[in-house]
Amino acid sequence: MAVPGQGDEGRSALLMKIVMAGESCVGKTSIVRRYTEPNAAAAFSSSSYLATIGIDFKVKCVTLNDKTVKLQIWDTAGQERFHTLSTSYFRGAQGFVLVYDITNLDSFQSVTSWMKDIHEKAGDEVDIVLLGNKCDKESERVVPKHKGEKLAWEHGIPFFETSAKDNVNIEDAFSVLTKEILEKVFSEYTEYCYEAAKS
Ligand SMILES: Nc1nc2c(ncn2[C@@H]2O[C@H](COP(=O)(O)OP(=O)(O)OP(=O)(O)O)[C@@H](O)[C@H]2O)c(=O)[nH]1
Repeated sequence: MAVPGQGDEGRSALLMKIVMAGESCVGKTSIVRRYTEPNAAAAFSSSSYLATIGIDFKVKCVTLNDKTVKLQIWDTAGQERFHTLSTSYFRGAQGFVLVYDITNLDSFQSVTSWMKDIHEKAGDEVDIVLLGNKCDKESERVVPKHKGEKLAWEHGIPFFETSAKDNVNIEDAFSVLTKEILEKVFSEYTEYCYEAAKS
């Protein structure tokens, strides 16, 4: 990640690498599109599902605490045959959006395994937010909200139930994640300056 810039923030915007993780069909691509594309509402379709092949990324610039932050959001493929490729993009990421589908028990049960992959590839200090997506499909729910909350609590990470379809909590989830990353960057930077001043 770029060191927090002084002066011209336009040129020295912080770059954050965020990776989407989770089983196939949980809604990773839909969440990224909802967050990064202004016309995602028009583009959203529950009927047509196109699996991500390999990897894709989108860029979004946001302002956090008066700093310009450039988010590079990597959308991985959840299908098993792409697992090695997808997890190879975990390295060097500052944050992860780990998604399951509240109507799919397997996707929830695989969260712990995804968490393990993330920590193995990106380290223990990385920031993660857990999302239970498709909360608009209440009648098909098989994962109670309290189970998602408990799992997130056990791992010490924030949790949201989201709907890419109805635009529920998508903005908030990215906002919480990027603020946590930013706080970490600045505390490390302050520590670095302190150590440099001492020597
Ligand atoms: N009802 C509802 N459907 C959703 C929601 N999010 C995604 N979907 C649908 O779920 C299907 C899979 O969505 P994707 O975003 O392609 O899932 P993915 O996790 O990127 O899948 P892979 O590329 O295979 O890893 C599509 O038909 C979407 O329209 C949601 O919040 N609510």
